[in-house]
Formats: sequence, C-alpha cells, structure tokens
Amino acid sequence: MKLQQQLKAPEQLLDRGLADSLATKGFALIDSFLSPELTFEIRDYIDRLRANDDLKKAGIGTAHLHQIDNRVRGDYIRWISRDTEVEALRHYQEQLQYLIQYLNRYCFLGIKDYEMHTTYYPVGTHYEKHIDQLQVNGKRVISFILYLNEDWQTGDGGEIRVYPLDGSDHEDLAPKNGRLALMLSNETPHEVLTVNKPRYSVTGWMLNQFTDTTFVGS
Ligand SMILES: O=C(O)CCC(=O)C(=O)O
Ligand SMILES: [Fe+2]
Repeated sequence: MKLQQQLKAPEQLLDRGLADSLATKGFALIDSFLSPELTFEIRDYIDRLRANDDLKKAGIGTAHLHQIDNRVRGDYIRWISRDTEVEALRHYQEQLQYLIQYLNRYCFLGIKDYEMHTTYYPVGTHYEKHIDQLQVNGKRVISFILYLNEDWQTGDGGEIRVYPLDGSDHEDLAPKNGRLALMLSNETPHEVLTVNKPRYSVTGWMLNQFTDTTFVGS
C-alpha cells in the first residue's frame, strides 16, 4: 500500500479556535489529524511490537525515581526513534512539524523539539488523574496524543477526562481514530478512564529545548 498524506500547512491545519481553546481551557482537539491508512499502519506496528514483546510497562516519576505501579497507570510503551523506519510514523512526524510551526507562530510557545512513544492500554487498565509536567523547570510544553482506535464506540471506555483550566466541568473525550488531543503539559489535569477494549495511541510531548537523549528507541 502506498502511504500518503496530503500535508497541510499550519493555516490550513487549524482553525482559530485551537489557540483560544488551548489558552482558555488548557486543551484542544484536532480531528482527522492523520488519515485512516496511516493510523492503520501505526496500529499494526504496535501489534508487531506486542507480538515481539517489545512494549514495556510504563513507569511513573522521574528517571531516578522510576516506579511501576499498576494502580496509577496500566499502559505499555515503546519510545519512537527520531529516524524510525516506520513510514507511517515518518508521515506523522512531518505533519507534526507543521503543527509546531503553527503553535510557535500563533501561540508563541517556543517549541524546539519533541519526544514520543507508542502506547497500548490492555483491557481493564487506566491512568489516574495527573498533570504531565511536575518539575518547575521541566521542558515539556504541550502534551499531544494521537489516537488509533478504529470504530471506537461508547462503552469501549478509555476516554481521556480533562479538567478545563477555566473551571468548567470536566470533559470526557473519545479516543477516536485519527484524533489528536493537545494539552498544556504543566497545567491541565487529565486521566484515562478504564479501558474496555484494547486502546492504541502515540503519546508525545513538545519541548522548549533540544534533546538528544529522550527521543531515542529504548
Ligand atoms: O492517552 C491519553 O489519552 C493520555 C495519556 C497520558 O495522560 C499520559 O501518557 O501522560
Ligand atoms: Fe498525561
């Protein structure tokens, strides 16, 4: 299959609501960020990682205080190398560059780099309420999650529950195929509700500094 994605320039990619929503609520959604052909390929790649036992239980805390606690989060991950050979992920990286251009141009976020991993939540798992950036001088600016769940239905679970910064009621967002969720890493509380059907995604963080250590396969 030829994998193609019509790349969208920053202005085409996003309506003005995105910058407003990020600023006032602390999160925003972009539906159909990636085509179904590409999301299928990435999901297929995650299934191959699973089959080869290449996904590892995710931990919590900083590197030197790394713990694995099923009560807090139940997902399995693998970091994505910058020079990944997975074609669909390369298309995703290209599309992300446009998004970063937009965010730097219209939201003045000073994003310089990003890191991301493939993510798999088995049935019965969840991720407790948290914010992604706990350190005061952390480098994570925007958290972004691409969902890869074809035909997601109410009842499949795994919604991301976000707590808006403007104090309005929490919102449960479906992890629909091709959807990209964006959040302010150091401000927006969120959690993943219990998963009733295996849940696939790519989770990433845009950074305000260059990194040559975190965005490597491990
Ligand atoms: O997958 C999601 O919807 C959120 C994941 C998350 O909160 C995280 O990995 O920090
Ligand atoms: Fe998170």
